[in-house]
Amino acid sequence: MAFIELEGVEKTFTVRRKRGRFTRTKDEVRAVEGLTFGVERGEMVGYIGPNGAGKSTTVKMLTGILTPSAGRLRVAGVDPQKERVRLAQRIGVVFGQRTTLWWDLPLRDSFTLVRRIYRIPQDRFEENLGRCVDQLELGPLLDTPVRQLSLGQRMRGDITAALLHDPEVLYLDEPTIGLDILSKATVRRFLAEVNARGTTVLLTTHDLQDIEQLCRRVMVIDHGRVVYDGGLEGLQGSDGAERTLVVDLAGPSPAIDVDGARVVRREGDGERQWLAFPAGRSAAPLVAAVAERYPLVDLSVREPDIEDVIARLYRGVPAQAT
Ligand SMILES: Nc1ncnc2c1ncn2[C@@H]1O[C@H](COP(=O)(O)OP(=O)(O)OP(=O)(O)O)[C@@H](O)[C@H]1O
Repeated sequence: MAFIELEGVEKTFTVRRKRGRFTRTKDEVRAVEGLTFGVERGEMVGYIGPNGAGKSTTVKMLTGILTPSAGRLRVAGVDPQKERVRLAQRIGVVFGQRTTLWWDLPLRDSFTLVRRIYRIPQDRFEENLGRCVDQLELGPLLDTPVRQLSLGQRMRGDITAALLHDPEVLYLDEPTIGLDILSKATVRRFLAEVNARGTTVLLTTHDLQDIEQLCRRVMVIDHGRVVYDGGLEGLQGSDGAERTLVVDLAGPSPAIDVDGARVVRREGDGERQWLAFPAGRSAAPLVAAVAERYPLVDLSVREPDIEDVIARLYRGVPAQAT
C-alpha cells in the first residue's frame, strides 16, 4: 500500500439555495469524484489545478477535516476520519493564505505553544527549531509579534511551526504566494531539504516554478479528477503541446512555408522566424525542410512553456465529466 492512498474518493457538498420566497432547492456540488492515486513515502508531488478543481477538498480529507462521501483513503496506514488526532501527530499543514501562528505573540512564543500542543520533547523541539531558524533566517525575528512580520517572514514562521513535531507528511497549500523572489528561493531551498530528509510532501501551488524546481512528479486535477499524473517533461510532451523552432535566415524572407509547422512570429523582414510544431515530433525533418528551401544560418529549439501546456490541459477537459 502506498504511503498516501486514495481509492475512488468522492466528496459531494449539498448546497441549499433560496429560490423565490418559499422555495428552497438542494443542489449538489461534486468537489471530488472518483479520485484514485498513491504517493510513496519520501516523494514530493505537485498537486495542481485551476480554481475550484478540488485541491483543497482533497487536502482537507487527507487531514481528516472533511469526510469523503465515498471511497477509501489512508495516510501512513491511518484512516484520517477515524483517527484524526493520532494522524495530527504525523502530519504538518501550511496554508499560505492564513496563518496558524498567534497574531499578537512574538514568533518565539508561538513556537513554544506549538511545542505544548504537540507535546514535543524539549531536546527535539530545540533541535528542530534551531535548524528551521537557521535555514529560514528567522533568528532576528523571534521576538517580533507575528502581526508585524512581512508575508514572507510569516510564511517562514508558519513552515517552521508545521515542522517542529517532525511530521512524516507535509501538506503545503500555496507556500510561496505573494513572496518576493529572495523569500521564494529561501523557502524552496528549505522545502527541498525537508524532503531530502525523508518527509513526504504534497505541494499545491499556482506558481509553476515551485513545481519545476521541487517536484519530479506532478498531478493535475480538474473537475475533481486527476487528468495528468507523471513527470513535468511528460506534460510538456503531451497532446496539444508545441515546441518552437527559432530560425535565423541570411536575409529578409516571407513567412516560412513548410509542412508540419506554422509561423507564429516574425522579426524584422523575416530574418528571424518562430515555427511551432507538435512537441512529440522530432525537429530533424523540419530543420531539413527549412534548410533545403531557405538560407538558414542558425537555429534553436525551445521547449513548450509549461504554463501554456497546463492552460491547454485545463481547457481540453470537458466541463461536465461523466
Ligand atoms: N464547504 C463547501 N460547500 C459547498 N461547496 C464547496 C465547499 N467547499 C468546496 N466547495 C466546492 O467544491 C469545488 C472544489 O473546491 P476546492 O476548494 O476543493 O477547489 P480548489 O482546487 O482548492 O480551488 P482553489 O485553487 O480556488 O483553492 C468548488 O466548486 C467549490 O465551490
